[in-house]
Amino acid sequence: MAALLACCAAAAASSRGALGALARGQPHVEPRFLPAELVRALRADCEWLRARGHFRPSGLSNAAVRANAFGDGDRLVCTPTAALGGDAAARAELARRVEALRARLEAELGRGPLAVRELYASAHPRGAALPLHVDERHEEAKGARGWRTPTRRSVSWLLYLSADGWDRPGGAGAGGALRAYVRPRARPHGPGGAHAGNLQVGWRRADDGLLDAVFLDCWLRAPDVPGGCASALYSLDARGEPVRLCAPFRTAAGNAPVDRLYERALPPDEAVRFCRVEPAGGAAGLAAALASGAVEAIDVRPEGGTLALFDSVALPHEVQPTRAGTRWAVAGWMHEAQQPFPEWFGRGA
Ligand SMILES: O=C(O)CCC(=O)C(=O)O
Ligand SMILES: [Fe+2]
Repeated sequence: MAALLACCAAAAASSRGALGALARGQPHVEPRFLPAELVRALRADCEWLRARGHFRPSGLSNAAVRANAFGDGDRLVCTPTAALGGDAAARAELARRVEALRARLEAELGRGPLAVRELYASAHPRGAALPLHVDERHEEAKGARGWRTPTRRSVSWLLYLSADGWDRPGGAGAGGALRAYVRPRARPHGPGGAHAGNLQVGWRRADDGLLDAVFLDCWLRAPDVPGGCASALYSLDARGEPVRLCAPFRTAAGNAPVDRLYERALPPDEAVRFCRVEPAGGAAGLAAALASGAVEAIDVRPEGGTLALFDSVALPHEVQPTRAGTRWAVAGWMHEAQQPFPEWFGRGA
């Protein structure tokens, strides 16, 4: 019981910390979130499932990011269900702890209701890696399918299940860091990856040099525009009031914001202040952003028991190749409701 109380106290502190980190587009990391015995039991359960062929090669499960490329060295994933057999007690204990995390995040972040969805286990054999991606995107950036789902990813969570001594000589393995690309000049205490249901698509450099989140509102009533609605980019002022950054514009045919759509919509003095959530220009663009200090890489070591949390919309990340051993993790997403269509939509002008 003492151990349980200590764990709960640590977790409560973690979600206060998570609030600050997530709101700045940064990961929150808590070592020893899971007790060692549970890490061992869950890892053994994963090994048992893998030995029975239940882990399959896979990329990311979110179709919104299917454009990412996955190679032969891809990780293996498995959704552990009761039907597969295995350690029901360890999974039930995990489920209790994830549910407690969900409830605390909901309370501390003021988001929600949040729901635990898409729980999966992953095995990264030597050489497996995951390329740069974000876990969730604005509905409008997903094409026609974007608005069809009732919920979206809100908070990404990972619990690492590696055996002892990861990254240490003679330890269970090495490499496989979760590398998060953060904006060190993001203004503290921002609202995170969504405001009033509108998802973040970028950042705006303010006069004081700090970055404010930029959101895309696709539901501006515009009776004179085909379809009856238009979009605009906005950020928030010091009082949290929306400040529109451009004139209303139409998103492209098929609803997919195409190359430079946001940049074109912004007047020139705003376009130069704007950058997208994912650094532009591929590997070279990312290298330049890192060199200039605009972007910073934070590595999370996948040590057994460590919890990593981040805003699913705001944080580009990747997984470095595993250099030795097998990197084990269990992960998933806290979902929140996708913003509803406005009541006037589809009723004519
Ligand atoms: O395994 C990890 O550390 C990250 C996995 C990930 O980014 C994902 O599943 O979207
Ligand atoms: Fe991810």
